[in-house]
Amino acid sequence: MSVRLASPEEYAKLIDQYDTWMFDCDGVLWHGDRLIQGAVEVLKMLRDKKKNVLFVTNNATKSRKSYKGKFDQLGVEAKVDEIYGSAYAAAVYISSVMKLPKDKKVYVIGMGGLEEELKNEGVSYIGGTDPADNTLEPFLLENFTLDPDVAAVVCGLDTKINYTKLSKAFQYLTRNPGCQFLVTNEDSTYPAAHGLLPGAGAISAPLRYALGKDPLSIGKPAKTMLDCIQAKMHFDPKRTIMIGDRLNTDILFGQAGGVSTLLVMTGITTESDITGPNASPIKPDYITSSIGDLLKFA
Ligand SMILES: O=C(O)[C@H](O)[C@H](O)COP(=O)(O)O
Ligand SMILES: [Mg+2]
Repeated sequence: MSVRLASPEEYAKLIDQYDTWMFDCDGVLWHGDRLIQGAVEVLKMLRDKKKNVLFVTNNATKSRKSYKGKFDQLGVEAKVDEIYGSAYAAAVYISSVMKLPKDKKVYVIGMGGLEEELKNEGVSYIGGTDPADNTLEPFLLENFTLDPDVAAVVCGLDTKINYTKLSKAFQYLTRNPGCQFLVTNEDSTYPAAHGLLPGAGAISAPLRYALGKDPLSIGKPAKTMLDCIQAKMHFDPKRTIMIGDRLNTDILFGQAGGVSTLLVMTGITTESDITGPNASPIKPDYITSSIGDLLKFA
């Protein structure tokens, strides 16, 4: 049963109980470029209490470095090696788990952040922000030349998705033997500044439907993200808490990693998702309205 936090004593006890605090970003710290009230103060409070603070986001549009730029711009203290995004996790997976041979490459549906992380990991790629792929011109199969070295397609949130990208990815996944279908994450929607928008899961959905098969998803709730974090730093799962706004990514991710979970109601999850006849079977350890509530401990 989830504990709905309310009293100062409950917040104080929660803060004392955990040394490592993993924060989801969209819907927890911010909506687009709009900070959620209390986010800066809570992170400062936790750092002043010598807590470890990490950021674990499924948003693959930015690299860890460009996320650091966003944090700086918003006045949120963050170091690059505290930031774990699904673009980074995907690049690490392709280079270190799949061990993509150096003479092979991936076809990218995604944005600059994903390309940057692939480059950082020494993974060759085509597609992505290539102007030839970012076109609304009709895709003419007779003019398309298959690159035999494409051994995987990786698909992330791409706000410039189009028929050419989907068609090229489909060719590689159906005509290059053994070509792997990877997605950075499968969030159906994401909470932008002015409301909900289709998420990465909605970008890869046409390919899943056309192929009749599911991809390997690397972001939350998959363990890959946690493996990336554990490869870089030690933390005690029993004294670690994951704060998220989405039950089927953030909370499941925490539960799979054996860490505690705190759901905030400032993003995707609504009251009917957690109570009543249609409530989700995914139950966070704790629930609070917003990250700012953590300041109530005093
Ligand atoms: O891909 C998406 O839909 C969004 O980028 C994703 O929902 C945001 O990720 P979060 O910071 O909430 O993990
Ligand atoms: Mg979120």
